[in-house]
Amino acid sequence: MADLPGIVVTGVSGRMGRMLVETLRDSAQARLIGALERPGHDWIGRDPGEAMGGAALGVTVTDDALEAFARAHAVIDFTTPEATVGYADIAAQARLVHVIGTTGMDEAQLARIKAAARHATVIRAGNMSLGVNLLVQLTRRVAAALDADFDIEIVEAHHRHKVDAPSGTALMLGAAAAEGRGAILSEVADRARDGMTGARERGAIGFHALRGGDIVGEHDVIFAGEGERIVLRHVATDRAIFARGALKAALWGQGQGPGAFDMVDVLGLSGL
Ligand SMILES: NC(=O)C1=CN([C@@H]2O[C@H](COP(=O)(O)OP(=O)(O)OC[C@H]3O[C@@H](n4cnc5c(N)ncnc54)[C@H](OP(=O)(O)O)[C@@H]3O)[C@@H](O)[C@H]2O)C=CC1
Ligand SMILES: O=C(O)C1=N[C@H](C(=O)O)C[C@H](O)C1
Repeated sequence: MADLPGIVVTGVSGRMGRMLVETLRDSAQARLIGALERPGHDWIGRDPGEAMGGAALGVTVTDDALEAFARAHAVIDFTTPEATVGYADIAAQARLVHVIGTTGMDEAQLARIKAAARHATVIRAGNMSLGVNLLVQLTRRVAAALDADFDIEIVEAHHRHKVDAPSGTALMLGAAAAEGRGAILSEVADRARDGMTGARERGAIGFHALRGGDIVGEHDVIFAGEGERIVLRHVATDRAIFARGALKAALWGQGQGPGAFDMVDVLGLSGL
């Protein structure tokens, strides 16, 4: 057990943090050796297992990332953009594997992550599930096979607590669709329609975000043509798919060396 790779989970009290604690508790391939929360959080000083209402796991929640990372093989991070860029700097100092699931990062924050990947093994994806990463590959291929007579619209739905839109997954799907068409997403994305918008622009890729209840995550890529429509869909019903993917990435990253990777690398999907 002590030989298994030691993982630190950030944002441990969050929806994904808790899911990761459960996944690691049941894993025969890795062990939870540290848990982080923001300074002042009421879980600090507590065992995350007990804080979740279960058995103690022998770990104490802390806000000291330097100390926790120094003991770890990998950090799995589903928090906020601000927290993630701070962790990326520390993971780079510690030459760690940093698995990043956090979404909603701006260009400056992405540049900080890219810089950290000169020293850390950064594996970042807006969605860690096998199904979505496969859907991304399919989206690129379908977009490449069709011309702009087919309008591409991406519709996503998430729980009422989600703070960023479009979702990281929707942006991955949009980037793949644009790439399939030989376009650049930032030049063709249409992210907010309201009022007298005028007719749809040929070649645009539209984004639509629904928020409500406890929806885990649903994504449709719609190719709408004259007289026919193709819909590629992924429906997540359990956050465990993201936690399992993140753990797979943390294990895959061991021994890889520094660099910026994604789940296509981890899952070996690049040939599709
Ligand atoms: N890539 C993927 O496959 C997936 C990505 N996500 C993304 O992961 C992120 C988190 O999602 P989710 O778990 O639902 O969100 P939650 O809000 O439930 O969890 C985020 C956690 O991070 C904590 N946090 C905030 N700031 C810090 C900090 N400075 N240091 C440590 N912890 C901090 C929060 O604490 P507090 O609440 O007290 O502020 C909270 O516990 C989002 O960006 C989401 O889009 C989610 C699912 C899958
Ligand atoms: O916030 C979430 O919950 C999710 N976020 C990711 C995203 O932004 O796409 C992945 C998943 O859809 C759940």
